[in-house]
Amino acid sequence: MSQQFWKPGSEKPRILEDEEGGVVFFGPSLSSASSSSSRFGYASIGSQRQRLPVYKYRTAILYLVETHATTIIVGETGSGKTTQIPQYLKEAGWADGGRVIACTQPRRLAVQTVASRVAEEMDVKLGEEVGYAIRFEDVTNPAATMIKFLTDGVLLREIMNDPLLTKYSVIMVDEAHERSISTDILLGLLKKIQRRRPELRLIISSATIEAKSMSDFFQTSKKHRGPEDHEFVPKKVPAILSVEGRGFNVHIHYVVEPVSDYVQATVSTVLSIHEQEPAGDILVFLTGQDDIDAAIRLLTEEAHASRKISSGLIVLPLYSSLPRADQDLVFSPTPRGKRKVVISTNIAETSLTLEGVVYVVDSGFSKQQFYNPISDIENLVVVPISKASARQRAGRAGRVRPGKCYRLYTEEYFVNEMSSVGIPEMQRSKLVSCVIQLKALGIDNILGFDWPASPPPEAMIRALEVLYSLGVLDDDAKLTSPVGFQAAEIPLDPMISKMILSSNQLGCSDEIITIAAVLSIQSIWVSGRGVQKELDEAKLRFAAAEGDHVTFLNVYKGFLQSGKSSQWCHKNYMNYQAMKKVIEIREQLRRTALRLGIVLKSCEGDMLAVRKAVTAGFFANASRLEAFSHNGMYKTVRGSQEVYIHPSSVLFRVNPKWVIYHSLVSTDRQYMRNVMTVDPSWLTEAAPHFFQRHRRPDPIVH
Ligand SMILES: Nc1ncnc2c1ncn2[C@@H]1O[C@H](COP(=O)(O)OP(=O)(O)OP(=O)(O)O)[C@@H](O)[C@H]1O
Repeated sequence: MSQQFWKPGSEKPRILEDEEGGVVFFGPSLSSASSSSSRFGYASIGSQRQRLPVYKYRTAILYLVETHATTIIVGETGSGKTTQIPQYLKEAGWADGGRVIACTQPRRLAVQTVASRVAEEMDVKLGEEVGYAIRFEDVTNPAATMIKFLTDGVLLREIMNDPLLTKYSVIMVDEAHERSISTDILLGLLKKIQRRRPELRLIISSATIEAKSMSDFFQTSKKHRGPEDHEFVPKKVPAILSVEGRGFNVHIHYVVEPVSDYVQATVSTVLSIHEQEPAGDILVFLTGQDDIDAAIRLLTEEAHASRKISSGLIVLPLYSSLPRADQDLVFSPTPRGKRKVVISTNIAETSLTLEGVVYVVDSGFSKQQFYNPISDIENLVVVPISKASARQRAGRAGRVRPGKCYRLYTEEYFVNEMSSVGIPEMQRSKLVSCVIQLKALGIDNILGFDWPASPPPEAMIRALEVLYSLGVLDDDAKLTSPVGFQAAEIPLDPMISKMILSSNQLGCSDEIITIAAVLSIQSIWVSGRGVQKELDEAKLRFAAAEGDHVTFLNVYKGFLQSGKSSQWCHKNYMNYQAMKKVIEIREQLRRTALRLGIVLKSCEGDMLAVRKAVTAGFFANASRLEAFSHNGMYKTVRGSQEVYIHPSSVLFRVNPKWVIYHSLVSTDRQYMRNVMTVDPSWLTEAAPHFFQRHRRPDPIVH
């Protein structure tokens, strides 16, 4: 590594929440751990478990859980919280008598990988004593599962059927620092449940959580119902335990000067590591699929240009919309003499162990959703990460042997400018899905709910308004029957759920679930960089005058007719991975629809039915072309915002008078993505109240 480019961090041991930064070693310098690293790979799983820092705290953890209703555990990344604590609890009898120990994670991938690891450590078959549940996938055996890993979203859904979560004896909310909306709702509900079930134990754990504020949250109680019929009352004041130490050192390196292009800097860093550093896989953190695709292209080109290095590299992407089989590749062993480079979004930031990873390259950025309730616009923007994220990212190295982390920002920036923690998702998101879930859980006074961080009231009001206009809530803000209850059952954005429910009446559910599946992924086309003309020509082959939604149906049909061929995708500038994912999601949606009594029915080419079903869900995203607009300017019906059709849409430059869109993205302007033409009379038909309060569309325009 060139010393002009890289600077090692100032040398001092890392301590918990070390605000001055300067991180070099995470935890005390454990020379014994480092020196034993070569033997680590050959040690039995039992002795590996005993070597983890959390092992020394086993008795303390069990004592605190026994005596306190809530225990907050802060321990370094890799100290063994996620994989070990559920096992300690099981060994201590918390899963006896048919009870279950739950451990939640914010991300699906983490749930699956941690569950497999724990099953391996316990030498049991995954899905039996140790199981997992993620959206659309339940790998548990109700008669046998003692330890269950699940996303916090899935646990929330379980509360709908079992409001007191009676089967669980202990619930561990892991990676609580991420503060996803689901984690926040879960924390508020668990606090409520605890009042009714004093025997329930909670563990809140993370490497980077603010333990004091979490403890304050669990300590302050609005009302307390006494647990008179229980002999032993656990302490209500949460216990805080700090697990010191970690297995292996991670050396942090910073850039000397800020970098101007983090994708290019990532590629150069990966190539330098590959040329100059000993064996070991590399994990790179970028922001999203577009960045990742660009980095992979650059890396492949540059590695090929320098032929001596290209042979040893295996470059793999990792993001949530990647099909399962391709995500699994990331976990497969690296062939001898090769080096794997995994280029990921923050999906790999927490809880994941990629065994071969020795080097981490951290771009310092991630993509986050930001919602403005005044304009009602939600944007996915690239933002600098927090120190908590930076530490989690560095923690992906050094899990099974010492590692290095290359941060593409300066040490000065890390210490003085990077914020300590991120903004909770609840405070920067659209809350439509959150509100419908709370309503389904019987929480009527949403503003008065005990939140770890209150959501902005404007965002709540906006959400209530949308749900009311979708016919999901009634005048008393209660779920309607059957639409409201059914929409709450579908684990998707309520606008999509409403579209699916309407398609049942309109006889086009088969087409609509295809559209819903395509809308769930970022893009089915390859990124246009460098191939824009060819991409536009390919799109024209499928383009429908009605817009993108009907175009998706043409694409899907073509893909099926090709026998789901990758060559066909390549020829048509379509992203093969994305198309495989569409098939996967579509199948999951088909099963969900069936559960709700929706049997798939095709409208056999009647696109009017399809468009009316889309309108039934997305009427609130209607826009009208401004009269005399020469540059394609539209105004949204809801907020009179200036918006334009995104260049990726087949309706770009066509500019029909009335359109509805799926989402907005903001670059130099606000662009509507996935756009469809509508007849304005369908809008008032779909939501008369909504258009009375907003802008009444013109009479029918053909
Ligand atoms: N799939 C795996 N393969 C090999 N080793 C693993 C695997 N999963 C976990 N380990 C080992 O167990 C250690 C502890 O992992 P665990 O996930 O329990 O830590 P943690 O404290 O929860 O970390 P984090 O906060 O980063 O999730 C890892 O550092 C690694 O040594």
